[in-house]
Amino acid sequence: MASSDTPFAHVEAPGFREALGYAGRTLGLVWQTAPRLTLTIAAVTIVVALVPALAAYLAKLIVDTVLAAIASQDAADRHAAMIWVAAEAAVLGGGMAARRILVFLKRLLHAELGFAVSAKIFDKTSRFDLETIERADVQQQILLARQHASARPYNLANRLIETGQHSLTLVSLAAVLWTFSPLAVLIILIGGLPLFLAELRFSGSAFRFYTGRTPEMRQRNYLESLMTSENPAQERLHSAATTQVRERYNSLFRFLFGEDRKLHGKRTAFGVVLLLVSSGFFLGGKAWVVWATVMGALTLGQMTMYAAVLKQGQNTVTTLLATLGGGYEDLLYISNLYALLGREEGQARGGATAGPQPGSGFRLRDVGFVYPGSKRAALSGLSFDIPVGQKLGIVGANGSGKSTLVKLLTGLYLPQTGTIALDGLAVRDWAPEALFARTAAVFQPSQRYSLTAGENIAMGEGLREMDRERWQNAAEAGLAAPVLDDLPEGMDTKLSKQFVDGRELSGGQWQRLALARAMLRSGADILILDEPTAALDPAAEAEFVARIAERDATLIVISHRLSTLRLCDRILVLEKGCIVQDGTPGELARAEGVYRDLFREQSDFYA
Ligand SMILES: Nc1ncnc2c1ncn2[C@@H]1O[C@H](COP(=O)(O)OP(=O)(O)OP(=O)(O)O)[C@@H](O)[C@H]1O
Repeated sequence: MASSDTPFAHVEAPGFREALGYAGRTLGLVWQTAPRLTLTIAAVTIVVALVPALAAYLAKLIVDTVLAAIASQDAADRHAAMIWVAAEAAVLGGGMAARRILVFLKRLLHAELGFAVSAKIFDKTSRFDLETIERADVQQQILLARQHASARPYNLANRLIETGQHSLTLVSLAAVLWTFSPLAVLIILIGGLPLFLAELRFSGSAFRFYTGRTPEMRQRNYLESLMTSENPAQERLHSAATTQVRERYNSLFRFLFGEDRKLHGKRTAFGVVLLLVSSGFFLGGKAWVVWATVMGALTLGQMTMYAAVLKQGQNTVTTLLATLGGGYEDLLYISNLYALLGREEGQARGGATAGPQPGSGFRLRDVGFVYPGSKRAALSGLSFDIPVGQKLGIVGANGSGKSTLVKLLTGLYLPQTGTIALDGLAVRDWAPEALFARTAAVFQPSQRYSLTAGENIAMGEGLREMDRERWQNAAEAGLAAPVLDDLPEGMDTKLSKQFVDGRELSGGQWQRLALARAMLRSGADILILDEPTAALDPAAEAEFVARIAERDATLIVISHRLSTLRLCDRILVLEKGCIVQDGTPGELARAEGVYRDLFREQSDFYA
């Protein structure tokens, strides 16, 4: 399986300054998120850091006083030895307690930081415009940032805290070892370097592996959900399809697993060899200390202390350098997070809440639109007006650009060429909220929220508004009242099988809720409906059409069913992104063209 070209191919290892910048920003984020917790962690860390050197020194005092007590047979020396034992027990016990408390505090910090980073990601993605968030590279960047949202910034912060802790331990141990020989300090420092270099080398390739394979991982995750979710129930009946999906999943899994194993195998082999090298340094140091004691240069107490300090020192240097090396990998992920947070949110929008010619409706001039990455224009050269109060129907074959056109009218996309103006002001100059307040829309496919039935309607305006009477009115207008009546807890019934006590609805019932959601926006004077009746039964369709016809709003409705469009006073026919017919339903039914063919096909069908 070939590795795909990914948007992360360009994620370069940050330079030293950049890395420091990210580390600083992450620490700043930690401080902002939980200042008191951070201070407490810092204080407990200092306590934990000083324990090893203190314990080694107390071990020396114990051995020295025990030897003195044996030599003097003095009760005071015997007591002194026991006091040092008690002191050592207190230090070790206190150290252990502090370490446990530190784990708990860090767990709290992890949760708080995860929440803060997720909030930043949600804030950012909610500001992306539709064109930006639909891009595959943006989706992948978001996925990666979300997957590592809580872990990486916390890991880095934790590594920085641990780096401080290990550095303090190392300085205190080095101060003790210095009294033996400065060369011994050098031995433990050099002994840890090989492992550090290995860590640095592999963290870069681990990042490239995990980010480089993201499309494959996404596909694997998708196939997993395909095999376990209830949605593709019909396809499940065909065992061949299930088997083939399974086979594809298996081969993806084996590929990803194989790559993962290769990477970690190499990492482990390098680690083992370099660990042996670093142990060699430590053993050399220990042999030197033992030799000095045998030669009478050190007391037994000093030998015990220096041996313990050497061991602790080697461990600390190894851990410290591994911590720093692993931090580099975290930084790579964090650079992706900050790249996402710094990404442009979309094209600039204005802040106007009204146009200079109120009541003039939509005016489109030479509008063209090409989807990012597409070679073909979805729309081109569209010029027409939609006067206020007009009931406009749009028809055309699949892929002719109908949905794209209504997304442009609502400002979800902005045209690349030409202009769309509402009330004499370009759509891009309107404040998005003001445009939203003017328009109520049902898009295709309509959204199915795994919330309660009432909340499915309320989502038309957001969940904050809890006006159940308005929800009920909207349900009546959108033909969803019978759906609510049939549910065991009415509006409060949870929808979707994701809930143990949730109910599933039929396609038509979901569509009625989507219509009710649009009807909730009674203040909107432009109603945009993309295939509003596709899933409705004929009686419901007729009732909906009659109700919509009564509404005093500009109506733009897309439908393949001409029966739905009978309320329209004007029809636009699109073909390959261009307008090929424009007229009243009567005119178009008489003129030769796409509309008349459609009209005949549909009336022949019912004849
Ligand atoms: N999000 C998208 N990204 C890229 N291309 C898209 C996207 N949505 C639609 N297209 C392409 O734009 C063209 C117009 O699609 P559009 O959805 O507007 O057609 P439509 O007339 O509404 O079709 P249908 O009747 O099937 O709903 C099609 O060629 C389609 O492949």
